[in-house]
Amino acid sequence: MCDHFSAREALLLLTPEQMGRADRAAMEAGISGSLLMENAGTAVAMRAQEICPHGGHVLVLAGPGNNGGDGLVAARLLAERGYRVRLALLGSREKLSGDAAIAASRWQGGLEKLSAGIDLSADLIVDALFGAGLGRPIEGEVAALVEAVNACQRPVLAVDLPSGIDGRTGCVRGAAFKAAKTVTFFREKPGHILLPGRLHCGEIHVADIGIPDAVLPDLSLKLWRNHPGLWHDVLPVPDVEGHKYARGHTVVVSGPAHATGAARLAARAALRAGAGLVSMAAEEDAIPALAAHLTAVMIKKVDGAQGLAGLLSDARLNAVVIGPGAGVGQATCERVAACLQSEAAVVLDADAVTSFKDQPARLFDAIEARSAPVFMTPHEGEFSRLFPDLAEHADKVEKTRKAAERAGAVVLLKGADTVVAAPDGRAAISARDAPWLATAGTGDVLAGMIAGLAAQRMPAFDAACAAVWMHADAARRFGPGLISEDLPEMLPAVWSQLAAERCAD
Ligand SMILES: NC(=O)C1=CN([C@@H]2O[C@H](COP(=O)(O)OP(=O)(O)OC[C@H]3O[C@@H](n4cnc5c(N)ncnc54)[C@H](OP(=O)(O)O)[C@@H]3O)[C@@H](O)[C@H]2O)[C@@H](O)CC1
Ligand SMILES: [K+]
Repeated sequence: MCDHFSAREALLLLTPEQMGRADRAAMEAGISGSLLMENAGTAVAMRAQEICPHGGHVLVLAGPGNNGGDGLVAARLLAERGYRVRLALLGSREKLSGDAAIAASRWQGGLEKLSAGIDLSADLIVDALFGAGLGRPIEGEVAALVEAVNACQRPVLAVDLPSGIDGRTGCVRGAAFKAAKTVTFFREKPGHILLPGRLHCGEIHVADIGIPDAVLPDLSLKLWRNHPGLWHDVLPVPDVEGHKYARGHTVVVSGPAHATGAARLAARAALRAGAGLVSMAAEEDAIPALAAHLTAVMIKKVDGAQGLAGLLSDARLNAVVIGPGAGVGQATCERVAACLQSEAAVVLDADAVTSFKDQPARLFDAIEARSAPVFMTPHEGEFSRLFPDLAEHADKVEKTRKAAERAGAVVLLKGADTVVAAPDGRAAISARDAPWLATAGTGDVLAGMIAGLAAQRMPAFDAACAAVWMHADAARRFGPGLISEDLPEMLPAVWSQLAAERCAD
């Protein structure tokens, strides 16, 4: 098995502010800023050579800070290696300071003044305008240049971040380059993964510029890219001698007779996620529809919230999903309360979240009173109903963290960049493009998968991250034409691959 600690460390994400602290810590450890910049520029030049034919024409757009300094180093190295390099600088050479001024002093070529009208005919454009230091929206002449570059169809190689992308939030500030490749340093930044930033980065390369990993512990980082390396070693693996009871028992609360399908999707997903047993808790009127469709999933008749509480008083039933098809209203609130009184892990999805829109404190108090984990899986609309004051927050990681802390639950804020946050501040961002997931019922499947993993006693934050990743992986494996019923059927292939990687570690 691989070194779990180092796998997790490799997936850490640093905000620009944390990256600045990492730079400073490296310098305090004796690595000069100038050497870091030289290494950064070397990495940029190497990627430029991959894109641009030898001897080709490279245009470097350099900004007034250290991002521009990286561009100056790359320009020098490319020129030394036989490329025809033009360099356009924003601001004056005299105003460059520190390491960037040193890099400029080593540049022997000419300097053009950067303007919206500069000649863009080049085989490659290197964007070294702004990186971690982007402090305000890009406007005026520079914004016009960004638009002209994006329209000119030449490949762009971004240094650290495509200029205009906020490294912390992934938001576009004014205007932003659309890069074919981005070279960043030491670790990825949240803005590389969050949308729309991810769509501006192209292929991302992380270069080692000599910052030692030893600087990481002092930064108290709690944000990762969601990837198997984060949770691989706590994925449940069936024991050769194990029996189904050892793999946990998930309960899915069914909707009424006319709305049982969503709960069935969740139930099948829980089974495929590995729960040893799955039961459907249903009111009498829903049982005929469920019985006509279910095979491995058992049906337990319950009568109202009290009946549900009675069923869940059996501690062997250790994970429960409520929300899919539940309906919005007081009856759902009562059933959620019954779930929360149990000792099971509880997944609150869809209507189970929305039903508390007028009384979120009631939900949070009930969660606070229990020790077993609670998961919430809102999309942006559901999130804004439960956390209206956080909804407009531009930083998706921060708002999910705040919601998780307030609710005392693991919150999954769904989207093409799903953020999972735990009440203790840990968070992970998913970067799996799976556009086929935008179809009815996929959220019900995700809720069931989380409960299936939680039933197997996977730690809560890891279970949520793993479910999100596996869900997207299943969608990508199926591809076009996917409907939600297909997702559970793809999970055996997802499991096989994860198991093979585990063996290979
Ligand atoms: N030693 C290190 O630390 C290492 C750092 N490295 C590299 O340094 C980069 C960070 O460098 P940085 O901190 O100098 O910031 P950077 O991104 O160059 O921008 C700041 C400048 O831009 C200006 N400016 C900002 N926004 C603007 C706007 N909208 N429109 C117009 N102007 C704007 C801002 O002006 P001001 O706000 O001061 O007026 C300031 O002059 C990092 O991304 C990486 O590439 C690597 O070499 C490794 C070692
Ligand atoms: K840049």
